[in-house]
Amino acid sequence: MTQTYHICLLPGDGIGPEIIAEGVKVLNAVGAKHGVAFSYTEALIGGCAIDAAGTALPDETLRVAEASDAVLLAAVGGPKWDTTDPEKPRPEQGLLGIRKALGLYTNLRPVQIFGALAGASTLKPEIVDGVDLMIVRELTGGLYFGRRERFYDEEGCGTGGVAGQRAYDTLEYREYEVERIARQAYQAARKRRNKVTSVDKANVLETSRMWREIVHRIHDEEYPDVELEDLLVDNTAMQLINRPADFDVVVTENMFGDILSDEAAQITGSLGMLASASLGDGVALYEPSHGSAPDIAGCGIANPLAQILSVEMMLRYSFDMQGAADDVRRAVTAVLDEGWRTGDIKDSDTPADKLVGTEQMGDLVAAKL
Ligand SMILES: NC(=O)C1=CN([C@@H]2O[C@H](COP(=O)(O)OP(=O)(O)OC[C@H]3O[C@@H](n4cnc5c(N)ncnc54)[C@H](O)[C@@H]3O)[C@@H](O)[C@H]2O)C=CC1
Ligand SMILES: CC(C)CC(=O)C(=O)O
Ligand SMILES: [Mg+2]
Repeated sequence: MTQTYHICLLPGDGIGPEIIAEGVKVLNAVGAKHGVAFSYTEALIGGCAIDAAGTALPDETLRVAEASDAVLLAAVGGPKWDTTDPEKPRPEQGLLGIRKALGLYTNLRPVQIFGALAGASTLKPEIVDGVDLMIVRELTGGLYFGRRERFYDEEGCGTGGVAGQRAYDTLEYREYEVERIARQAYQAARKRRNKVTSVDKANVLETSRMWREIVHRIHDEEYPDVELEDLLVDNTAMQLINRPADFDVVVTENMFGDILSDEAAQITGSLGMLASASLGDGVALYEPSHGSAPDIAGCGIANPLAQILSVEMMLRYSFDMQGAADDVRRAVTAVLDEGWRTGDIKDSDTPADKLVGTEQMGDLVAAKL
């Protein structure tokens, strides 16, 4: 009997529906080749869910996700739902909510250069040559989930009486949260080049000092064979541009990882190339690292490769289909080697007849499977 996996599809907003269609196309093509079927249930998340149900993460969406074998998400958000009013729902709450509800504390963001794209990077080819790093981002703690408040301070406490608005977000981590993400990083490193760079701001933040202590303890007790270095986050931002090929595994807290991964994506040529896997102890979720790109939504020009490479990660991490995952990667590599480009990864040498849209890029990859 054919093995069937049930996928929860969350297209979301902006370019989301356009790129997820190409992810599904590739999943179906690779499944057919490997004798596996995929069935899909689509659900709402983000701005479209706010419009339809008044909340960015309807209960039904969570129910479908929890009942699936894996979740494929595209992106959420857009100007339609942008608001600074804390009382109004925001699309991003849907994404944060599903990560938390599914316990997806590890976000893997592989940053690899496809040889054919060396010229598409904004860095010099000799700097990007050989870049192959993995950002291991803590995904369910820190600032994005801490207590926050905004209020009017009549008394102007602590200011000598200057009344006005006050707001705070809190950055908090617990020991077990740092322990488990550190283990994920060391385990990833052992399968790669055996080196971990732990990124923090321990010269300023208490959470970072605790982070550093725990990362070192787990290293000394459980993974002494892995090379470990600490790097402050501001220096890391600079070194990623200066010597990106030196990094192997980079482990860091939620917001630092969010910011550094967008920066690292640009090394590969475009944010449209950066896939990710969000993993916990149950159902996993696969999502491009980029957002809903409202500036190009509906134009049919978005790069679907981050979504397609997220499908590759799904095959690897959720279904242990290494051969199928390798096939997807080979197909993407072959299409790029033939010179096909979406607008975000073209360079001055790209001929006009090699410039393709979202759907055509998906067709080209699927045709190689
Ligand atoms: N995982 C998610 O769902 C995320 C959602 N967002 C949301 O997305 C919305 C837009 O945020 P931005 O800051 O503009 O970030 P963004 O990642 O959507 O776009 C940044 C830039 O990269 C380009 N870009 C992104 N993905 C691309 C692709 N696949 N192909 C070609 N170009 C691509 C966009 O056109 C834009 O110029 C906001 O509402 C934001 O909150 C942002 C980041 C992550
Ligand atoms: C929209 C945010 C909640 C998330 C984000 O930017 C990301 O995960 O990269
Ligand atoms: Mg981000």
